[in-house]
Amino acid sequence: MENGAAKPVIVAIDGPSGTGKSSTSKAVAAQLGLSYLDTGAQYRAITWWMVTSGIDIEDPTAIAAVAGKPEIISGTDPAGPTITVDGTDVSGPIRTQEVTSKVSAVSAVPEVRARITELQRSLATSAERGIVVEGRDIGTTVLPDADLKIFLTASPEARAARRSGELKGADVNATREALIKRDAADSSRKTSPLAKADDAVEVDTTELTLTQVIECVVTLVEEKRAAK
Ligand SMILES: Nc1ncnc2c1ncn2[C@@H]1O[C@H](COP(=O)(O)OP(=O)(O)O)[C@@H](O)[C@H]1O
Ligand SMILES: Nc1ccn([C@@H]2O[C@H](COP(=O)(O)OP(=O)(O)O)[C@@H](O)[C@H]2O)c(=O)n1
Repeated sequence: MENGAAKPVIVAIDGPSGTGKSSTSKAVAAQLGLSYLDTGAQYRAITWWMVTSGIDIEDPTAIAAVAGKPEIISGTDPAGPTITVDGTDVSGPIRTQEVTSKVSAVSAVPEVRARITELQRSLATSAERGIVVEGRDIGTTVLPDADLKIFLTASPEARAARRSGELKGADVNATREALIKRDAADSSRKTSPLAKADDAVEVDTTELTLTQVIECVVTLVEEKRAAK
């Protein structure tokens, strides 16, 4: 059970799109009384701001010049995570197709990563009971000293089926191609690419139910906590 005096535990969950990072991280954090941070939402939020501010997404220098401007605030309660940009709730607008198709280009810009990484570290250190942070480079770059690192994978077919299920009727093949393209961009960028940390536990979720993945991660966190 929860112990208020327990040392905070830091959990990093990385992996490509549709592997179950958000659903797993939120549930694990809720079950264990930890905070939860969706770092993809932060990259989506800064991308939304760039798009609505008329910044040319094809121009990394233009993106870098304004990367420090928007104020991005993440609420880390797993029961109701929030995200605002300059005080505006952007939790809906950051999920549009337009933002999804542009986020890899914006998040590849080193100045954007430096800015967002700073926010992530600050939220992780201030989480009193600990935090589950999910993204692409959490175990490798953002929180290399995390107590537990998980790398989720799943076949492109399973990931596309999950995503198109969410997008209500979206074509599975088109979704699959878009996912593969985004993974390739995220994995090949120079700064902090999507990668499994050497000390991460890899969990292939293709044949697992979400409940099984959650149970697996909760068990791993509890083992780490017991050993602390
Ligand atoms: N193991 C699983 N089996 C079936 N569906 C899953 C599984 N894990 C996640 N999902 C579903 O797949 C979709 C994408 O999951 P999500 O957690 O958003 O992935 P990610 O954050 O890695 O992109 C969600 O609708 C979620 O409910
Ligand atoms: N730690 C992170 C998290 C996300 N991202 C970027 O943000 C995008 C959106 O992340 P996301 O987690 O919301 O994506 P989905 O898994 O929901 O499709 C990714 O495709 C990456 O380009 C990143 O660069 N580093």
